[in-house]
Amino acid sequence: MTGRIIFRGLTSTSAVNISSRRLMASIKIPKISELPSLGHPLENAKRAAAYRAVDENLDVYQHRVVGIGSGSTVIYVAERIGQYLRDDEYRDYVSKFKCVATGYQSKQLIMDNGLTYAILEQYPHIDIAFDGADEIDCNLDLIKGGGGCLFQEKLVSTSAKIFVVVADTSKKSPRRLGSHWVQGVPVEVVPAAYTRVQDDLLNLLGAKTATLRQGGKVKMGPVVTDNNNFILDTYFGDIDDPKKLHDRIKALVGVVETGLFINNAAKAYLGSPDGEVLITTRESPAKPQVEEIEN
Ligand SMILES: O=C(CO)[C@H](O)[C@H](O)COP(=O)(O)O
Repeated sequence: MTGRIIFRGLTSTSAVNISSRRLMASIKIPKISELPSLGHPLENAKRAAAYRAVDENLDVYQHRVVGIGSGSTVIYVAERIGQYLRDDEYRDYVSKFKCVATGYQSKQLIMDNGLTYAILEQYPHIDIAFDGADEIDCNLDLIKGGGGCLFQEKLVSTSAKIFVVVADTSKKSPRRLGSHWVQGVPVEVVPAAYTRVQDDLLNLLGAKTATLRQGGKVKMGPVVTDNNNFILDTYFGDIDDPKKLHDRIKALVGVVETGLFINNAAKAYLGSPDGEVLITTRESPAKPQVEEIEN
């Protein structure tokens, strides 16, 4: 599937330039079908999803600002874009990309792959963003934030014209959202407000648990996000109406953002260990840049 780069908008002159570049190309992008196994089924699945998502959605010739998300699957997105950068055929285009990060991890991924790091303040209109997810339902609504980056992830994904999710098939929700990611919906809160929000989640919104995320062995005490906030992992069981729940949580004083990503993703690529990728596309990809307000 390598090279399924979209040629939309090419003039005949640029097509000629590209074909002469192709003749000179020395470092080619590895074909997905010829990739060696990574030695671990889950990693093969993540790589298959990420590489296909990049190959089929990144328009090297038209896109300029690219959002790079967080997590272990998106590592392969950055890696694939880095491969395009090293291919003589695409280098001139990809070297002009501005890559916006969703946190420190993705900033490092961008730099490690030789891509140009940019900030959203300078590039608020993102052409395409790629990110992972913790649970994906049949409407392409998501739970995200398992890696603690939900606020910046939402900032980037809702600033993108196209938001593509990459994951392995285990992330598919078996029923409703909340049935797979039983750690709970991550809620980013201002530290001074965390006990108040915890109380509201449990007593006003009916959460079964609302646990302050801890750093564990690697960091004593609560996890502090890239925005210096805390996270409450809030379990509701199966979620009947994710949009309504998101709105209600968001209305609590002290809440910065929730890990419910509603009406945001345009496509999801879910990889299997054998290299198969399940692709789901939202039927009406209309994605609000501003959250809808219910009357
Ligand atoms: O939301 C996220 C981080 O906050 C990640 O995208 C999500 O946790 C998926 O990660 P992975 O690809 O490692 O499964």
